[in-house]
Amino acid sequence: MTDRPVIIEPLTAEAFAPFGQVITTEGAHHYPINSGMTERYHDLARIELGGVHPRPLISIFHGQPYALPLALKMVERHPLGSQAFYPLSDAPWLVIVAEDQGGMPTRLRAFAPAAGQGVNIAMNTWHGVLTPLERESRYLVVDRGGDGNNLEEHFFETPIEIRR
Ligand SMILES: NC(=O)N[C@@H](O)C(=O)O
Ligand code: NI
Repeated sequence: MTDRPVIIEPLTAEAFAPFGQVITTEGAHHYPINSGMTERYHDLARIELGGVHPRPLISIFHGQPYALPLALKMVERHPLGSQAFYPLSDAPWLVIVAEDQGGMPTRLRAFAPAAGQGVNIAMNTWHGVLTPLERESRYLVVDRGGDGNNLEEHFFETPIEIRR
């Protein structure tokens, strides 16, 4: 794990592809429904539900803001399912993820979603917890419920700086 600061980068589908999907209407397959009164942006991310008696959960996270530069103390992952976050406001936030090598987080990436972007973090992908910036904000979260432990945490020996 590096001790160099992690520089925040824009969120793009390509850059995020190793970690999951970007949830956005941009470039999405869409079609009119309800006699043309509604446009459906269809099937935007791959929800993964593993383990025993899995079921999808819909929750709302009301997050407190973090200051930058951020001293990241830990990352976590959900071995039994994906976890999607879609913002319910236009507050800035960060999506922090890490590559994995032999079950340990390695290279960290910090993404700044643009307005209208959410993420679906793929099953068993290391990530920082929800990280709003500047002000409290709410996010619709779709993740996995069911039997078994769906949370694995990794604490760094020394915090890792994340900054613009
Ligand atoms: N633990 C929990 O529900 N939230 C975290 O998984 C997170 O990614 O914020
Ligand atoms: Ni999580």
